[in-house]
Amino acid sequence: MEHDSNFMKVVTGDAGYVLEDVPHLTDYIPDLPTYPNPLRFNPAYSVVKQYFVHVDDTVPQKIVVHKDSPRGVHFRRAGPRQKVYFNSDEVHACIVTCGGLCPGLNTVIREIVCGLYHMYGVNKILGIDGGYRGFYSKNTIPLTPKVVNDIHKRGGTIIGTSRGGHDTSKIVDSIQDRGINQVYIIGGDGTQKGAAVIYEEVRRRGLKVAVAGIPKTIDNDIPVIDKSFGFDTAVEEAQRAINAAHVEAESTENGIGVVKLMGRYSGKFLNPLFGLAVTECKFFFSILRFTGAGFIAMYATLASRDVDLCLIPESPFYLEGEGGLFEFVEKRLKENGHMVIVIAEGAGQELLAESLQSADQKDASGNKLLRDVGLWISHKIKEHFAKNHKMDITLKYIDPTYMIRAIPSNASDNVYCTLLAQSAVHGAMAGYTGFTSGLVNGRQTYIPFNRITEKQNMVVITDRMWARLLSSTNQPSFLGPKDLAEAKKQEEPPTGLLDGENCKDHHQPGNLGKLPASYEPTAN
Ligand SMILES: Nc1ncnc2c1ncn2[C@@H]1O[C@H](COP(=O)(O)OP(=O)(O)O)[C@@H](O)[C@H]1O
Ligand SMILES: O=P(O)(O)OC[C@H]1O[C@](O)(COP(=O)(O)O)[C@@H](O)[C@@H]1O
Ligand SMILES: [Mg+2]
Repeated sequence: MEHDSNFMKVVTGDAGYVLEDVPHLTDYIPDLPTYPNPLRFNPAYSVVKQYFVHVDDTVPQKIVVHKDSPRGVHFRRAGPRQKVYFNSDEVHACIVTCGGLCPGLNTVIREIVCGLYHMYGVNKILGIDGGYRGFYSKNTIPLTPKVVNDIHKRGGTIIGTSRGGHDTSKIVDSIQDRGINQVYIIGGDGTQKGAAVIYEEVRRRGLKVAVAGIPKTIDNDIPVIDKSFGFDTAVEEAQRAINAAHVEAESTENGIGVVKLMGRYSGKFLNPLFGLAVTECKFFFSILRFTGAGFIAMYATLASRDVDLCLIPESPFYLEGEGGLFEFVEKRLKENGHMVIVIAEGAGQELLAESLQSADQKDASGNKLLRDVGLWISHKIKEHFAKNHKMDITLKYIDPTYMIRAIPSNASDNVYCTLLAQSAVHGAMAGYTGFTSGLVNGRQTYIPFNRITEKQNMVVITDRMWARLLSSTNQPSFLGPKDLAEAKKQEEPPTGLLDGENCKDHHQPGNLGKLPASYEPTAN
């Protein structure tokens, strides 16, 4: 059977039930021996009523449904299985972290090591030093429960991280040469794409190597999953910066506090809405619009109540003229005497491109480097008020971005990281591969890589969550009724299936990429 990144392993059932399953080692290595799960003797598990997950347990992607709507897409439920495909002594695991930092990385590392050791008796675990390139250019770091005992209290990643350096054949050579048979890959959208390619190469070579991803992204831009770990921590830490901006702003006459938060564009696409916004708003910028992930800015604003204006990449805005940003700032200052603006780093990049006209630059992973929108908007606001002699303003700009991602994770993220890590371990031990461990509607699941990598999560501005923010800040949406009608059309799900409230992923059955003519579920 042909396998490539478009390949989907799909099981269909009654009433429109679809299981988007994850690959299993037995898909390409027949007759693998199985072993009873050592957890059956573990006192923690043997008291649990149904301590092994039922082979047919799956989790629906959409939980808001109509009486007659099809049952829709499901993912395999994560957790320990009755049979495992690795003997404890045989396991040689490795862990790698890639991409930008995110609170909780160390917790995930700790829980993979402790989970493998305490639940499955595995003691050969290596840390790959400094991201993907560490597979072939650095020595490995031996990881034991003792080594990782306290690391969840520290920010960053004890095994290091990097961008770029993804050389598939060198990485898989290194996996093969070292005799590694379980690979745990922690990282964001780019990392999961890299993991998918590693899985494909491992499979092409017919190796008994389970490849498991754990999604990391402070920007919350990974689709399907409820949210990414570290996100709560980031939103909480952002409150400190917003508070400071508020204190500074309200202590002076016409004080403005500007806070830049992380949340970058996640690619480019031709947005019909943007075309419309151009006509409606009577100014011009490129018709190529950046998509974005303004989740931290949106949630930090909703949490704070001190924010007057939140700007995210998904929602275009403009500065001059009627209904523009300057007009709103002036109005708010007249009403309240001060204001706080939160801006996501990917917001307004097209406006900056227009005014700065600098060349596009990319980082080692191919991500577009952003210009500092916080500095830019601060400068523009100051310039506007100085030029027009309208008001004397005092503006303070705070950029807490690296402080937000370099801290250890909070309590709820620590719990989340533990579940993700343990789920990944159970999945790999059970012989699943080519999957990302993720929370879907509050349940731990295994999601095929291609569902994670095919698109990026973004704030849907026609969704109720953005409306809640607009009502909370009472800021303008910078869109006319025609723009909104167009945006609604654009976001309409292609089938009758309903999206949940904070809908973000419009993948539907019938849109599944390449499907095998018939699919037999794996026997395990
Ligand atoms: N399309 C891709 N195929 C293979 N590897 C990729 C791809 N995109 C990114 N990577 C690799 O994944 C790693 C992390 O990617 P990056 O975009 O920096 O961070 P993140 O995973 O957090 O999005 C890098 O080592 C990069 O080379
Ligand atoms: O300066 P760096 O390390 O390239 O990081 C900047 C980027 O990293 C992030 O914090 C996280 O991005 P990734 O999850 O894609 O690595 C972004 O919000 C930000 O744009
Ligand atoms: Mg990324």
